[in-house]
Amino acid sequence: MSTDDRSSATPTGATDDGGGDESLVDVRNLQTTFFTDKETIRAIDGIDFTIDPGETVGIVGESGSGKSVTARSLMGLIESPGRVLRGSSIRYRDLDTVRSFADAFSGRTVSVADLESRYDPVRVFDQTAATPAEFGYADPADVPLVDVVAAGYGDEVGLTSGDECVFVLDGDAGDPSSIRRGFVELTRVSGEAQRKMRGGRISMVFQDPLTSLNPVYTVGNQIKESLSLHQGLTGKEATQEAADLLEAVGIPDARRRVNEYPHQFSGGMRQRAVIAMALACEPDVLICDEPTTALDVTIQAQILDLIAEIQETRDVAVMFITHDMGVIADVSDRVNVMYAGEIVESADVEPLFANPKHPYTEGLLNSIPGGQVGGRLATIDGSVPTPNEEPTYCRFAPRCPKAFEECEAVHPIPVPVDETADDHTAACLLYPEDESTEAAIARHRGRSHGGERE
Ligand SMILES: Nc1ncnc2c1ncn2[C@@H]1O[C@H](COP(=O)(O)OP(=O)(O)OP(=O)(O)O)[C@@H](O)[C@H]1O
Ligand code: NI
Repeated sequence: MSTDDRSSATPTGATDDGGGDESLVDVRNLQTTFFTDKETIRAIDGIDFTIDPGETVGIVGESGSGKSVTARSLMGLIESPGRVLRGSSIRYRDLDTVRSFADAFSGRTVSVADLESRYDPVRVFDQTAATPAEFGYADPADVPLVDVVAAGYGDEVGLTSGDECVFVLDGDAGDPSSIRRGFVELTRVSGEAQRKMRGGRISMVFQDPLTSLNPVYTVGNQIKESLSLHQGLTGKEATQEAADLLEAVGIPDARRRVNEYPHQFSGGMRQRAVIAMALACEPDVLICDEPTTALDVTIQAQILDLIAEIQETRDVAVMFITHDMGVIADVSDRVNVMYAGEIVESADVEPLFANPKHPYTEGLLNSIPGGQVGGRLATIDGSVPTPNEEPTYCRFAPRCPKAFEECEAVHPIPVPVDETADDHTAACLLYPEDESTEAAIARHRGRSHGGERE
């Protein structure tokens, strides 16, 4: 424990948090790797995205593109031989959560301003595998200290101890009510802090409801367990709330059905019950990983409606994962298109569908059968390669109708599709499209997503 790092000194102004201040979740350079006997699979290879409060962020891509591993990384569910690598950061910015964590885990809370006097960027970048480029800077001295410590490199040079998971940017770490800016770093939560985040602030609905339901307990008892754990409700109060939740997710005759077992529910009703369980934690973020794939088409549409309704009435942010472009169009505010462990295009839903930029996105759109919701994605020729080596090229190039020579030699990074489009990025050498091909290629060549090396 790093109780020594807990200081009551007043910070001298907040360290720059690198923008995107209003996002609830801020994923930066996330790298999740599976070290199998056979190969090293870079399942998530340096992705960035954000989730704003109350919005629905879609993640779409073919099988094997890394959607579920992204969700599991956010939930802290990656198990050996997998690991979220150093250099990754997943920031959870809800201020109430930050304050309550600073209170509950004072020994794991650190004020970034207090580290400043001991921070020597040259030493960090000489003594660790970190590179300024992975943080988006050329000069080590420009990299914000908070980025370095949140990504875990502070531990390697003795700046932090490895226990800190709450970073205070503005306010007094020792006085939670004074905190005005900060975040919980999800790649560093463990133990009790992890249990409060996972299934608490962030909750997940899986493809198969039976993975979340225990066959030997009634549906009501499982919801009540969650209510007791996360809201401290017990007895009659909990029974009442469990029935109310089942009713809220559209289960008819909820007061009777709360006493039934999962096998007495139909597939669609089970998924509704799982959603009720997830809501029992009163989450700020609901992650849905293909929640309707196992259901028939009419039921699918009902569950999608339910998720949309929940999002509106309970002000929950949703991260929605599917391989189905039709569903993505229906549910998302913002869309991230994944391919072989990378986000290859990111935009608000309208521009993405009206004006797709990455050839992979175009391919996905062309293969929607009649644009109908629920239609399975017809495949683009070939399949997603296993990302088992460091990319020095475009992973989509072998399947890309627009590929040219340099695509085999330069790894594209997400860049604005044109000068005016900050919110629309594509990882493709064709962009920014208002630059000459040479200038665009130089931009991609010059930067890389670094991070921990095996
Ligand atoms: N436990 C594991 N061990 C080794 N490799 C894994 C493991 N889990 C996932 N992977 C690999 O990570 C990559 C991404 O898998 P992921 O399950 O995230 O894909 P997905 O986009 O969710 O696909 P689908 O649409 O089929 O669910 C794949 O190459 C997969 O083989
Ligand atoms: Ni998946």
